[in-house]
Amino acid sequence: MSILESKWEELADVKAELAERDWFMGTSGNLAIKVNSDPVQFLVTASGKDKRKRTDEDFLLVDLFGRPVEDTHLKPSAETLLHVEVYRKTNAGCSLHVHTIDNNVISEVYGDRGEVQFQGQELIKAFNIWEEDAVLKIPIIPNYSHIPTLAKAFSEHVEGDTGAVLIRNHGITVWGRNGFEAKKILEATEFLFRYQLRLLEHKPFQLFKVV
Ligand SMILES: CSC[C@@H](O)[C@@H](O)C(=O)COP(=O)(O)O
Ligand SMILES: [Zn+2]
Repeated sequence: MSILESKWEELADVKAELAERDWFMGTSGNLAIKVNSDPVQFLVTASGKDKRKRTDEDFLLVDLFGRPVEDTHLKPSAETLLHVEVYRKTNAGCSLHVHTIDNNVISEVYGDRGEVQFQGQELIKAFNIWEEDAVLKIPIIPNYSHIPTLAKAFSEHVEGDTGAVLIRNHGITVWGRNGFEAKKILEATEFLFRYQLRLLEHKPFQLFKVV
């Protein structure tokens, strides 16, 4: 199996698992996986598709400008430029973007602060943070409709080979060294968001707690 084929399968498997969680409502979401490093080329989901389906036209190969590498009738994801920033600035191998109700609600509740913080939560370790008192900060950026502007705001928070950025009332983009790690981070953030929203139902004053 070629590298392209094995990366295609890796991304298709991640996509199937996220679809099982129903994280691609209304054709939302896009996924990418790096195939080559020199020059950088990555597979990205084709725009506007139902990502719950597994087809031969799910992904296309693009370059570090987000342009298709080969002739194709497929259009790269509208948010390809965000994935470009991940591969331009880090050694990450996979980046994932999903819209969930809970990541949208968290982004709105904490949006004015520009970030949401977590401390004392076991699942922070999914980000390779092991200190007991460590604080995980997830930035929240405005949902600029002009994608180059959105990509620029996103890029300011892209550092290191793992990470996550919330886009207000839109969704989350995460990245990791490979499909497994990116999915782990995506699941961990969703856990933390659900936990925080449930906690606020029981302890509304927690909203004002500054870590
Ligand atoms: C159909 S609403 C979602 C889109 O506007 C966008 O945010 C999204 O996540 C999917 O766009 P796509 O171009 O299919 O990658
Ligand atoms: Zn989106």
